[in-house]
Amino acid sequence: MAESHRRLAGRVVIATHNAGKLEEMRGLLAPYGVDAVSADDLGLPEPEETGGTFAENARIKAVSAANASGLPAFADDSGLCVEALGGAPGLYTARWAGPEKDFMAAMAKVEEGLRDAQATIPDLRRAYFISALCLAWPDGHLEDFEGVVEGTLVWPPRGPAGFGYDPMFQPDGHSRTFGEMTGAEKHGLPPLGRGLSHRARAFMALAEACLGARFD
Ligand SMILES: O=c1nc[nH]c2c1ncn2[C@H]1C[C@H](O)[C@@H](COP(=O)(O)OP(=O)(O)OP(=O)(O)O)O1
Ligand SMILES: [Mg+2]
Repeated sequence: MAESHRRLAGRVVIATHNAGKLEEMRGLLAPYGVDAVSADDLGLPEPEETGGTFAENARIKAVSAANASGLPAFADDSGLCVEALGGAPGLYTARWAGPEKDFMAAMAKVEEGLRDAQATIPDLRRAYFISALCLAWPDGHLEDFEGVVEGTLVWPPRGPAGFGYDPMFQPDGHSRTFGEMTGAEKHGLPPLGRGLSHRARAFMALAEACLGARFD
């Protein structure tokens, strides 16, 4: 049997350089009384994401931050996977926005791809977000979690909230995009819901394993 889950307490590094993601991860951790510091607060470098999977990239980021800080570190690697685009942008979701991090341009690129695919694909606008979370300790202990949310891509994008591709993504069962939801609605944690966003769903598994949470 695998080593049992390890309880997270005290200080933890949120190993991201994305402000939108950082805010979400701070919010998710807030109820658990851990002292969360960001990679930017500690001046940690941004490692190259050379992994071939979301889980590998999450590990690279978490292990890099744990080793550099001597603290447990929590990283997310995530992306938007579009069925009609053969799973793209997928692992390259951040890179589609370019060095300028122009997500309006990145969303337009997705939409153009859908227009090109139109004739052949029945479920043209289906997509999902995936989040791989890794919690890494300086002694090498690792915990991995994953969450997915399925939905539909809308055009034009709607809503000022969130970050990245949020204004284009309408989760199944909802009439608003993530860009039209508050942070709490996008998380959809109990008692509001059963977990909605990919990141919230992955985090719920982490919270049950490592933070003593119970979601029944
Ligand atoms: O909930 C989300 N709502 C909208 N867009 C999202 C979401 N979750 C991931 N995404 C997009 C943003 C980024 O372009 C890419 C993840 O790339 P990813 O490398 O994991 O993050 P990142 O480079 O922005 O920050 P960092 O690596 O420092 O954590 O997927
Ligand atoms: Mg990244």
